[in-house]
Amino acid sequence: MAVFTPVLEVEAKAFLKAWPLSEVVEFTPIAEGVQNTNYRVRTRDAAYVLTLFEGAEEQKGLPFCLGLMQHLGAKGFATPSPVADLDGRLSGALKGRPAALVEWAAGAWRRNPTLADQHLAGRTLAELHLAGQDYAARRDNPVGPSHWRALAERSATRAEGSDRKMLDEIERLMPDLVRLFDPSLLPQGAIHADYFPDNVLFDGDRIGGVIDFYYGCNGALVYDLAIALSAWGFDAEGRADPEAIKTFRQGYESVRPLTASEASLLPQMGMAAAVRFTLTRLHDRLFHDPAHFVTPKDPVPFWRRTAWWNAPALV
Ligand SMILES: Nc1ncnc2c1ncn2[C@@H]1O[C@H](COP(=O)(O)OP(=O)(O)O)[C@@H](O)[C@H]1O
Ligand SMILES: N[C@@H](CCOP(=O)(O)O)C(=O)O
Repeated sequence: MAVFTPVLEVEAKAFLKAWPLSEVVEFTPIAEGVQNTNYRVRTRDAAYVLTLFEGAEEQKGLPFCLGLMQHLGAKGFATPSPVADLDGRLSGALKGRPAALVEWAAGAWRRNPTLADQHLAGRTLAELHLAGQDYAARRDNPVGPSHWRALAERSATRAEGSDRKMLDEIERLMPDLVRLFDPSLLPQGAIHADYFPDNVLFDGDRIGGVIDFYYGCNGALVYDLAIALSAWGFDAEGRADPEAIKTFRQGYESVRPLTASEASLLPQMGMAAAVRFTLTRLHDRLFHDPAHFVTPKDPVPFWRRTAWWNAPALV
């Protein structure tokens, strides 16, 4: 479960005194998630998520990510807003970690999205990209191509058998993929960079809120689309669902049509997305710490996506 830093209710209540809240009546750990410590906080009037940020990169990126949620929320985009404390700050320190309070978004993620869900999720990603265009803050991708080599090299110190073969293949693909990230090549902007189904909450037939912006950064918009298609358009084994991919993309393009260069580089960006998540999942599995009670995600189904993205005629 995703509680890396246990917080007692009494500690949370003391911390939250700096926020303009009514009385806290419930404080419960949240089991989902793999990166940060999350608690659900209910007061007499509202519900929130209290997140303690565990990683150094995330801590550094916090002003960008919380600011982006605030920016998008102010433009009417469905994302829960971070709540400022009585001094107007969006984060404080709790148990030695930066911590933030974010509104609770209604809804639940779709484990088996219908085609209508795919279309809406695609549209919503395009809306995010448009609403983020005038967001002024900057953050380099914390798991962008410049980090891939270090992840691969560290993983290689433990990888054996099929893991090693996967790493060798990734090494072979990397030079061409890295070139796609030249910012002069493709339209850029604020991207979510982890737009997976578990980060898009549906409230009935509408989006209750897009959450977990903590990989948010600047990057190619079509890379974000490729990540999303890789997450939404494949089954648990990594087999493509062409209808889902087509429908998600149509939803996206109904709001923001791709430029010609984005459309032609989408399959390569799909390869890049597959490499990025294969690498982090492989690394996290090889360096898994059982004390954290988090089940590492399987890199293999993500790696299988490269076979689909290698066949551009199908997209
Ligand atoms: N603002 C929110 N509203 C409702 N649920 C949330 C919110 N933020 C997080 N959650 C819940 O907490 C879970 C873990 O959050 P997430 O940000 O994905 O954690 P991690 O960054 O550790 O992966 C989510 O899957 C969701 O169920
Ligand atoms: N979506 C990533 C891992 C990040 O997990 P999240 O719980 O923060 O969305 C993956 O599937 O590898």
